[in-house]
Amino acid sequence: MAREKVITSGPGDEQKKHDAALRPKLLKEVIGQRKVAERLEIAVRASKKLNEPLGHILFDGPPGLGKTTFATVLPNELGTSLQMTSGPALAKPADLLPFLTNLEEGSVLFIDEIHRMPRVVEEFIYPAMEDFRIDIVLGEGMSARTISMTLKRFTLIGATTRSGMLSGPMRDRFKMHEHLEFYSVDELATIATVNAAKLNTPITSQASLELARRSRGTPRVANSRLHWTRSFAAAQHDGTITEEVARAALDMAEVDRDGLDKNDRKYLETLIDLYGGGPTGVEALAATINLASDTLSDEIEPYLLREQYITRSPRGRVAMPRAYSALGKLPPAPKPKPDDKQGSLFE
Ligand SMILES: Nc1ncnc2c1ncn2[C@@H]1O[C@H](COP(=O)(O)OP(=O)(O)OP(=O)(O)O)[C@@H](O)[C@H]1O
Repeated sequence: MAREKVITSGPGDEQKKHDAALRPKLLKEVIGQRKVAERLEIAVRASKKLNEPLGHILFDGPPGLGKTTFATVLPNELGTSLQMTSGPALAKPADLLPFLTNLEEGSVLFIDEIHRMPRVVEEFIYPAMEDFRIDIVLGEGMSARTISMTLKRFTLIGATTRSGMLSGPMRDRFKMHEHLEFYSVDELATIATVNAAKLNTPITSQASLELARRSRGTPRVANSRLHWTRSFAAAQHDGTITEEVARAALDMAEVDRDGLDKNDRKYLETLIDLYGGGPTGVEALAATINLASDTLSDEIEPYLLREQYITRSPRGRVAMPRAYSALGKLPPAPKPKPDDKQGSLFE
């Protein structure tokens, strides 16, 4: 049976449309990630002053934290154009050619999920990144010859949820590596307030905080909770999102008070009820929940790990006391240590 690979914060088509509408256009509109934004501001200023393209940048971090947002904001700041593609769409070097030949001086090429690019494409892109040149092989066998083509100077922006899967040579060719972290409740509340205004929806500050507390530290999740709450407020109330309306809407969506959703709870229930709290491997968990293991490790686990619902040991995932209390269960009593005298034969 094919395993489902959708979940918590992965964007569907509808969500992508909403994301694009709510996306900040300039660095000063980006909320949170201040250190990253400050470094990028300097890089942009330097690029303009030196009249050089921005150095290649790699963004990594869990989905929905703003990698695409930064990639779209930077060309706006530089006043240049942007082309977007993704690792899985680039099966062979020829798939990359149209993007490289369409480059303008100083423009940006964004490759999402860059860790999924096959090695042969990766190797093809190295000279483009280093010397703004590509080598194209024409013909086959004995008559094959290589021609070198010069490209416009450009900036490659890569985004990955798995920087560990990128090869060393690929990683080294990026001048800047920026890791995006989960957002604080206050930052997410600001995002909810700003985005509600963009959607012409009145929202109270308490309601923004409630949405923020229940958004798994992730702006994309905050946006989708906001959209649902907005629909709920319009259908069931007068359209204003108050704290009470936000609570009722999120309860109805089965998002609990800590922001965990159905899939988070299914994960924790499986780990605790079926695997005795672990340790257990991600593959076993994925097979039981019937989700792809990538979905678990890229989308569900980073937040559960950060919030200490689970921990990772060499033997697999282990449920922490917080996971038990989130499900209203008692954590198991600690096992007696081997040198514990209690019940010993020598007593
Ligand atoms: N720092 C931010 N400030 C304001 N809004 C943000 C910020 N980061 C993300 N968002 C909002 O969250 C949405 C999702 O972010 P984005 O698509 O950039 O995430 P991502 O990390 O690229 O995710 P993925 O890798 O899954 O594509 C954006 O459309 C935007 O509305």
